[in-house]
Amino acid sequence: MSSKLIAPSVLAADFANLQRDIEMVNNSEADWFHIDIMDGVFVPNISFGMPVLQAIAKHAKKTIDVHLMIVDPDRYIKTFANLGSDILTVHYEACTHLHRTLQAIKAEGMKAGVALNPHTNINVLEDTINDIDLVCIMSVNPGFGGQSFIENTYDKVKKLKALIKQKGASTKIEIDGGVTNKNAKALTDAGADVLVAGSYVFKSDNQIETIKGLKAIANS
Ligand SMILES: O=C(CO)[C@H](O)[C@H](O)COP(=O)(O)O
Repeated sequence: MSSKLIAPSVLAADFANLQRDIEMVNNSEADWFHIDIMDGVFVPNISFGMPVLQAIAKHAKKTIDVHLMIVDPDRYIKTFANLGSDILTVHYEACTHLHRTLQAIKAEGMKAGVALNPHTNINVLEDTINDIDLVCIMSVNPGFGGQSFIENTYDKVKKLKALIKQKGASTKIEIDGGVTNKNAKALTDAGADVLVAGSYVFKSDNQIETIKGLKAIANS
């Protein structure tokens, strides 16, 4: 069984000390950087944009996993590839032609991800799952860090895992929102491969140890 991955969400970092926090992730057991881009339209918040991602990418030594919470993401696929994104995740709810969007992401040399809001059923991915490298199941409503984990996420993970198996796909399952040491094991037991953790990591007193502990629990 492949190792479960931890992706600290930079949304919860100290933006006045961003380089310090990026170096912390570089020096930790974390696997990916999770970067949330919000446009104030698809979600009721604006996070940060291209110049900040460019600054992060300059220092990041691990996979850069970009989560676009924006309308009409096709407009920016090339831009995010040029900025150094390794994985580009778009929202199912924000795409009119999801299959075309996935092809466009791959054509730029990135892995293609699809995020699902809490209200969106796994079934909507039945016809595209073999084209998707990563499904990001939102375990909070997107837009803000620090929210409470939605409990029916476990059922969604199991349902998605079954779909991936049934279709013979190699898609990874990522969970985003409210992840802590309390739910990590149940999530990976249900089939999650990647745990995004923002507040739990960056608001802790010893971030390196928190990441190490979360990774150990996820892989226990
Ligand atoms: O996508 C997000 C918000 O839309 C964040 O990545 C997510 O909320 C992680 O933050 P936290 O671990 O604090 O819940």
